[in-house]
Amino acid sequence: MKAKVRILDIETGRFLVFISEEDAKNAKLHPEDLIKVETAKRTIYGDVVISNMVKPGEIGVTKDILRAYSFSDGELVNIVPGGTPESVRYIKKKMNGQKLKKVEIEAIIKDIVDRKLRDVEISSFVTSLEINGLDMDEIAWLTTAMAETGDMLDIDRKPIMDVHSIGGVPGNKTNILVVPIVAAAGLTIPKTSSRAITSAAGTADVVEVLAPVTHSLDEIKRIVEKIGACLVWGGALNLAPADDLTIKAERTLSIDPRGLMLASIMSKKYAMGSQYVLIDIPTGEGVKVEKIEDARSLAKDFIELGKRLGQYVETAITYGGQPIGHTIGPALEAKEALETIITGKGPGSLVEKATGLAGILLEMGGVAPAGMGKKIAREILESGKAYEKLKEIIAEQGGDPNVKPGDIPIGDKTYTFVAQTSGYITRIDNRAITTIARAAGAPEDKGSGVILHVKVGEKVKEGDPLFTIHAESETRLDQAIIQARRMEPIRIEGMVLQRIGNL
Ligand SMILES: O=P(O)(O)OC[C@H]1O[C@H](OP(=O)(O)O)[C@H](O)[C@@H]1O
Ligand SMILES: Nc1ccnc(=O)[nH]1
Repeated sequence: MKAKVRILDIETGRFLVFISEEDAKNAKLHPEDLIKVETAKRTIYGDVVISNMVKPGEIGVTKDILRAYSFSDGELVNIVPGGTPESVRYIKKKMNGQKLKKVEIEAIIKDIVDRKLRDVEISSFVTSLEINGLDMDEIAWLTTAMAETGDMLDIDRKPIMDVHSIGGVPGNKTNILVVPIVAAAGLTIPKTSSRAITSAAGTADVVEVLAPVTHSLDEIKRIVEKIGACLVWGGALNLAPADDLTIKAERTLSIDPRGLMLASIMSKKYAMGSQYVLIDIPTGEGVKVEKIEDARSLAKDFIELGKRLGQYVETAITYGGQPIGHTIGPALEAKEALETIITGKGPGSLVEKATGLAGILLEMGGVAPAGMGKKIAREILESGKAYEKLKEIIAEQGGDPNVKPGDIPIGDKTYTFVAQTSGYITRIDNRAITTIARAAGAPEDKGSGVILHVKVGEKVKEGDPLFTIHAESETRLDQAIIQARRMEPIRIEGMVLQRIGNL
């Protein structure tokens, strides 16, 4: 059926095609059906929305579609029902616990990228991976399929280093320090990050407080070849484009299936042309990989996957038993990271982890002797060279290189929880802290989150402040307080843990 395109000032994060009731009836199209829109130059798929916002003979396309395909208003197109993609059958194979073939995985990823699979089918695919998993063959096929359906970057500065955390630990602002330290040592490190998946702030969300993170591949190539580094959002690029769509499903479900996580991370590293990759695997109570033996197994899989992709991978299993540093939430974390890189001093967990990871990368890149990397990394941090490099990154990405921690706006609606008893801090519940920070509005409300006034092992007296919730609205603050009261994220215990007698 022929139709004229009408551009709609609507943005939904999905590819929606609006069609009138009359045309829908004639074309036997129903809400949420897949529709194919064909022109001489391109074919796009979208989800049907039936609405008399458009007249018979017209289709309405949203701004999401326009960003990917430059339709012009009034352009004549041909529309046909999109039917059900073959890849839905492959998703059901995985739901049934069967191993997928390479071509079947490639079909699923291509249909995700072509928007032939809708949110419900993508969520089903992600859920099936959470339940039934992937073996190493499937993970490798998934990784290359995700990378090869997008663009690849060729940076003319070798060797190319990279670092990536599997995430899961609140306050993990570490790589905002690692990248400038490594680049200040003269190595090349084009860092891409995702936005929050299970946390209250992904690295891209935090960096965005300091500088734009949405850049084209050409722009990234220019920046990295000029200053040796970047800190950008992977989802803004056409790098492994299926990744951001599956991450959307993961974020909604707050899950990160093991096989998909391996492919999500390594597909982006592969697309960036990274040759030496360090993977941070936080382990401990309340993170994605709670047991050390599972962390070691995941480490081996990252190394094996790297070998299959021609990349040299090392892994660092890091402490994830409580949040990193004292802040959780984009602006609060940006503030803490900036304070630490300016002064060269900061929370032990943040400085130790950042210099430890950076030290490994310096040794991997051949600019530090074995065993000396962490010491050299700390010298780079304390000397101010890391800060100078971060300022270059911020400036090249379009931010204000002279931004100071005090310039960063944080939520002014606050509530502080205090100790109800004296004793020692024996536990800070990672998942509870993340839930509270997200209830307060993070990561979407950049100024929202949590400031921890205590860490595990510290002694407190009754009435001492434990943590402060920041929010940008009273409503969000109230929701966060309710969650905090329900979850009690911080446990205080005396040395007498339990008295047992007269059993
Ligand atoms: O903690 P959650 O949200 O599950 O994982 C997502 C975070 O983990 C990775 O961190 P980095 O970019 O290596 O610093 C991602 O890029 C993202 O920032
Ligand atoms: N699943 C993922 C976890 C962390 N980082 C990513 O890019 N993807």
